[in-house]
Amino acid sequence: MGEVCVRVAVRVRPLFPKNVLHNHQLCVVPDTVYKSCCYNATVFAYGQTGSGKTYTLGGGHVASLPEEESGIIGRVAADLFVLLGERRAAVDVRVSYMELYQEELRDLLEVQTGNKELHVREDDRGNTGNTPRSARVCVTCQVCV
Ligand SMILES: Nc1ncnc2c1ncn2[C@@H]1O[C@H](COP(=O)(O)OP(=O)(O)OP(=O)(O)O)[C@@H](O)[C@H]1O
Repeated sequence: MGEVCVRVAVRVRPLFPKNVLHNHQLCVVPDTVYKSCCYNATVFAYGQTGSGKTYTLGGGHVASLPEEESGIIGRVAADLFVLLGERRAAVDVRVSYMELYQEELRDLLEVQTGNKELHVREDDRGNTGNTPRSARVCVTCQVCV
C-alpha cells in the first residue's frame, strides 16, 4: 500500500461585524490553503459550528463569484478542466456528490426524487460502498450531459 500523508491546514474566517464590535482581533495571518493541500488528496473540513467549513468547501453558490472567493470544490473543478484541456484527449469525467448528515447518507445529485437516501453496504471483507448517481461532465462546455 502507498504512503499516506495527512496534512492539516487551518483556514481562518474573517471577523464578523459583531466580533469587531466586541473588539476581537485576528491573531494569525493565513496562507493559501488550496495550493498547499488540495492536490491529489481527500479533503475534509472539521471545525466548530460557524467556523467556515461549508464556505471553504463550497464557497458561494454563485457561478460568477470572483476566483479568490471560490471554494475548494469550484477550484478543483476549474483546475481539472484546465488540465484536461491541455491533454486534448477524449476523457470521461464523473462526479458524485453526497452528504452524510446525522447518520444519513444522501445523494445530492438526485434532485428529481428529493436527494434520495443511499444505503451503505459492506462486502464480506468489511469494505463499504454505495451506489450514488454520477453525473457525466462535458470537457468542452463543463456542464452535465
Ligand atoms: N473565509 C470566509 N470569508 C467570508 N465569510 C466567511 C468565511 N468563512 C465563513 N464565512 C461566513 O461565516 C458563516 C458561517 O460559515 P459556514 O456556514 O461555512 O460555517 P460551518 O462551519 O459550515 O457551520 P456549521 O457547522 O454550523 O454548518 C457564513 O455566513 C459564511 O458565509
